[in-house]
Amino acid sequence: MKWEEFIEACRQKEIGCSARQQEQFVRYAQLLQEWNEKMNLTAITEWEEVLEKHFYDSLVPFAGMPLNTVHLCDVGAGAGFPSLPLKIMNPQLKITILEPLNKRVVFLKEVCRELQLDNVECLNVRAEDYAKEHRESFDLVTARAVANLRMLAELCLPLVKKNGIFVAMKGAAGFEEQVQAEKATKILGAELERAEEVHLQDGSARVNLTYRKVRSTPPQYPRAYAKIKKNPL
Ligand SMILES: C[S@@+](CC[C@H](N)C(=O)[O-])C[C@H]1O[C@@H](n2cnc3c(N)ncnc32)[C@H](O)[C@@H]1O
Repeated sequence: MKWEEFIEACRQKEIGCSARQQEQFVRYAQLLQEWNEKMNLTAITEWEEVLEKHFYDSLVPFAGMPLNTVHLCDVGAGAGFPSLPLKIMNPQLKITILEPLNKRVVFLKEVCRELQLDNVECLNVRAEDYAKEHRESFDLVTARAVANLRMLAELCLPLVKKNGIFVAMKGAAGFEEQVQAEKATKILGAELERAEEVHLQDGSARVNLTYRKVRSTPPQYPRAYAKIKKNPL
């Protein structure tokens, strides 16, 4: 996706991009390329691919969602997706990132410093451990490409406030995963609100699943990671 196509695709989704935001995206892509030479952050570093598969892909599921007064938790953000593009576009957004790989946390802090993104907390912790002290604390929890939905639901839904939202950003198998995770999401207190398929320019599909937390998550969840993995809900 070329730069003009990115701006136009965002405009079609009613996402405006100011000169300052454009500068921030350019610097973010440069940092991604520079740091990726020293550490494994992402397989996608070519500019036009970064624009489409990281930046645009991060923004699309949240188009039209009012985010400025929201506290978002991004589980397994890796190099910052989807939360940092969302922060660039919504400067008032408050973010907590949970990422178990410390070298990625160091990178995320550097991006926030360079781009002057405030109110972003980058924590070197696993979601299931963090949830012990911070249950039902977030208006919105996001996760892109982190785990199969049956496991992911148990990692993410305990963190969502009652009436809050969980957005699982999945690949082409998203609808299948959604069906397989129906029991899990119900037990954990969520109802599917929206399932949307998006096609990128190379034809690859993305499936974004939006859940609403309608009941509190029972206190026994999340279990330890080994149990979640061995016996997913
Ligand atoms: C494939 S990467 C995806 C990164 C980013 N979300 C993206 O879409 O580019 C998966 C990330 O999830 C993190 N992760 C795995 N298990 C996790 C857990 N239990 N809690 C939080 N993060 C986790 C990994 O460290 C890794 O950075």
